Amino acid sequence: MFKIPFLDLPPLRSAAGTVRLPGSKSISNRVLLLAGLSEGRTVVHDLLASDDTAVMLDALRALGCGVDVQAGGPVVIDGIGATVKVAAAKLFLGNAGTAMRPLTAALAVLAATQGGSFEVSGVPRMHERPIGDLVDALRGLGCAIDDLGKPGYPPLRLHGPSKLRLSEAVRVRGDVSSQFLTALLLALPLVAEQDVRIEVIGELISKPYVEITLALLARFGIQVRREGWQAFVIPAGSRYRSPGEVFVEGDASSASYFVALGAIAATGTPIRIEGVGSESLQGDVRFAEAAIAMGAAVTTGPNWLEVKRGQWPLRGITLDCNHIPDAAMTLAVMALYADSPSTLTNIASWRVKETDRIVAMATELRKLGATVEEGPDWLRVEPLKAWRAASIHTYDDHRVAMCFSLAAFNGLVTEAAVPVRILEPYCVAKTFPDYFETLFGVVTARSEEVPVLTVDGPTASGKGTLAHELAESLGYHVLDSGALYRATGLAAERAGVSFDDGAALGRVAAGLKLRFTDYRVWLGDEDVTDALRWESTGQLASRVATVPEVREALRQLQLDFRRPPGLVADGRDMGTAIFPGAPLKVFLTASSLTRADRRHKQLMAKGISANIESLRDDLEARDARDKTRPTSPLTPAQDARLLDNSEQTIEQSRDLVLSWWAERSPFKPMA
Ligand SMILES: O=C(O)C1=C[C@@H](OP(=O)(O)O)[C@@H](O)[C@H](O)C1
Ligand SMILES: C=C(OP(=O)(O)O)C(=O)O
Repeated sequence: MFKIPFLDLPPLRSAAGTVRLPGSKSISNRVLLLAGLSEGRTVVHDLLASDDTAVMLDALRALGCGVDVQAGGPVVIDGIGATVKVAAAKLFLGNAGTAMRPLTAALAVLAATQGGSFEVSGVPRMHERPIGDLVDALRGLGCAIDDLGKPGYPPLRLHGPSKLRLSEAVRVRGDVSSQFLTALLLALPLVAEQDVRIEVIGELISKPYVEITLALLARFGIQVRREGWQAFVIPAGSRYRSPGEVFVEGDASSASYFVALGAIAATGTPIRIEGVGSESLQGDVRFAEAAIAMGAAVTTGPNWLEVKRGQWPLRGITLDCNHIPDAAMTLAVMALYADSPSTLTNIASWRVKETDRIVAMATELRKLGATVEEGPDWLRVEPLKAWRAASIHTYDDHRVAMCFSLAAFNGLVTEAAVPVRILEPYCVAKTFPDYFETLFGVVTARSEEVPVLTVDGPTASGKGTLAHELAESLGYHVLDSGALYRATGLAAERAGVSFDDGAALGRVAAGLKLRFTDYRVWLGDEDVTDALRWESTGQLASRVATVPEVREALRQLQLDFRRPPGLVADGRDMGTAIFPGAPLKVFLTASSLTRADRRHKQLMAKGISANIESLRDDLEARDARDKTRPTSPLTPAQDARLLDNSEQTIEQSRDLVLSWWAERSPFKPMA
């Protein structure tokens, strides 16, 4: 996940490849609650790991359920059955509607029948998201609920015992959120000694989510009888029975970004999306129909979708989006690439979600230059030709962040392609923590449009540390070019390649599977960080570095590191030879005394004794050699900015370079 204040997306040009979706949020949180309320054990495979499921897991733990989250494996839940195990708890439910609404109902009826006191709260926005219709329905049933803040909104206290009037129908409004009906459907089996009837007042919205609820209730042994969308009856004697094992399908709302991606940018090979398909439980798979109406070419299997560009530009559409409220946001960004305006209707619920999504979408689309009209429950977006580089506010709304990433393809409809800045990109953690990493795995950009920041300088100047700090701040990849020579030497020796065979060494260099992450270097699946620093590896490196085939192969490899969203390249000739067009080149130096002192401390930390004076002499001799060597002498690029960090902390150097980077950015400073 990108835990940084902003993420700049360079102009993106094409997409191809396979995406494996994270688990469905709606299914994950329902399954967790149902498993928690069942007796016995449920093994949940492919559960979504995100903020919304984390708060549900925490709540289950606090209520006395057994929760075993196995790294990379299933999540095992030991349920409490319909029995209150912990009589008082305070549950923080973040901004997860799928936790807040169902837990409110379940704890209200459990407290009523068995006693207890439970408080539910969330982030400030959750305290602005309505829950009054559900509270009214529960109070009508006889539950005791205190408003701890503004009436009609969380936080709430649910307490008991109190007498439930189960012989009367429980009446609930369905036109603000379907989650209120879902919450009652999930809670009332806990107290159904007799048939319990739920009646829906007003037109129910977001109906497919109630279908998910009914299907999962059936999996846990509850057969709800229904009269269309008007009334639902939980049969007397209903009791949760764990199916033992549940597989969570991929998230269909998360799929929408990749369906759109295919429609916009997959001109050759399709984007293959694994985890949802024609047999999905989730209504949001019908987003594919909307995408087809806009021109996408979609093929489906039971558990996958493949999407390519069909008609281009896309076709504008007018669509009632009530059945796909979440995925419909993606259509608003696709509309920028259409041949005529698009109108999304019946989306009033957008106003009470993670943010007022009608306002958010209209505001941010306009920042890109789009003409947008908005009404109480609709949005009209015109195609965009003259795009502006915009900083997109995300309002702590994962879907705003994800759907605006698609704006980075503007270069497909305009000559003057612009980058897109996504503010607070980490808000995707609500449902898709690795969204941007997944996106970068299937998109390509023109190399020259991917930003590169070079950091060159002499040995022990701290350029490796600075490069990592910069890369971390910007969410960019990092290239430690020195490590490439060392890794080539290491790999060649391990493969038993003769150091006299230039062609073979070149092949080793060309085939290196090297990655730099979190200050570690990986060769294939092996962490070679320490091995690269061995003295013996250094000697191998200096031997391969003189081989022309190796230099050529590594040149290509270094260029290949220039991938979205951007690159910080550290070395000796990054700004002069490898990336001469880089928009910012830093030449980092420090006095020989400072560098000798740093090296001394490093060696001491490793328990190796050394003498500062002789270290300094060595460094000065090496500087002289580096500057005068015939191939790639160490000199600053003409347009490099010089930075002597002798008197600076690493944070100071980092912030200074970031301020230089900001000067050349097309984005205005953050407000
Ligand atoms: O029940 C669910 O899992 C959901 C229902 C929908 O909410 P509304 O019914 O409030 O539209 C949807 O927007 C939300 O993301 C998940
Ligand atoms: C509306 C959403 O979430 P919630 O489950 O919190 O309602 C959403 O994920 O788009």
